[in-house]
Amino acid sequence: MKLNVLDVTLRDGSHSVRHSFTVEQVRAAAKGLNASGVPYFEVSHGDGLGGSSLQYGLSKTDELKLIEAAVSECTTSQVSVLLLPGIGTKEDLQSAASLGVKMARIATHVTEADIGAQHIELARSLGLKTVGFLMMSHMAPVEKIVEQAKLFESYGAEIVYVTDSAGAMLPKDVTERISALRQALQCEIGFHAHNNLSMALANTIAAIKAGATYVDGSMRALGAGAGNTQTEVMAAVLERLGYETGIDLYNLIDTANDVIAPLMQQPQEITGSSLILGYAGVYSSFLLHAQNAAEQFGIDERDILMKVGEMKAVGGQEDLIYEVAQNLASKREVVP
Ligand SMILES: C[C@H](O)CC(=O)C(=O)O
Ligand SMILES: [Mn+2]
Repeated sequence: MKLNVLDVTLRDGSHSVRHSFTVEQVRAAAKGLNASGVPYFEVSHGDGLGGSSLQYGLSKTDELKLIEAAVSECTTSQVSVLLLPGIGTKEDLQSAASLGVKMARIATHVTEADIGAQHIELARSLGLKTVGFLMMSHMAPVEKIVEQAKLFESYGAEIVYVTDSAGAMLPKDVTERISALRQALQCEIGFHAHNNLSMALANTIAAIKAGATYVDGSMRALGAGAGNTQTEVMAAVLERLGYETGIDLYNLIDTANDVIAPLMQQPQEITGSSLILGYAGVYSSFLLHAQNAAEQFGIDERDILMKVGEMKAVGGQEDLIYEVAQNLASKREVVP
């Protein structure tokens, strides 16, 4: 059976390197991904097109320059962009499409698919392969996910993703969600994992067994929180399981070793704090913000993440992290 691997190193990995990718780094990674036969890979700010801002982190290099460099290296791979309505605009999507991007993934919180309608319609009208990406999917019961995925499909999405943004799911959670979507939808289904509970590859396999045909990964697992399913490991395991990915494993390992490993700012490991992301169900890209806030207010970053998890904060509420840290600090001061 044929599976479509989508590498997110040059987008989700952007969180992990504080949005510091350069044209040279992107060009080298894109060249390697293309030579390895990875069918799709994503390039944009970690929070999608238009994400460069004080709220989400400023990009070192304009993402359109990164996208242009990536597209220029592709002979067979196709470049995807992520767009969160409210962060990225229709104009951002049009600019990316004019550079030769072939896929758009429109991402909303799992209960807010309706805010993606216009962007999905635009992506289709631009001739892009169009994906609806349901973030923080662990927060909604199966029926809600089915309802929201059907909305995406009705707007024209050709693939709907279950996205474990917090790395909080266990294989049974993935199986339940993907199986229900497989029964309810006509379109293809994808899965995007984070490794905060060390479940990323197991969850990805559960998703495939339940009917997902698109699966995400990142080289060296470079991504928000504890990172994603590691693309080169996934390629090897999928081949061993008898799936066809069309990926040249040695070429991909070389790209991970020679291009990605040298640019990593810290090892992509499950630290105490990234474990708490998964345990408390917190958006993975909150990790570096929590670290900044912890340092600023002298608070344990795990306490901030636990509180943010209790509050069921969702993507876009990064400023809440600083409020929580400030609150914890003020309480600590009054306790003798
Ligand atoms: C904007 C987020 O980083 C998208 C994503 O990769 C996720 O929710 O996971
Ligand atoms: Mn992610």
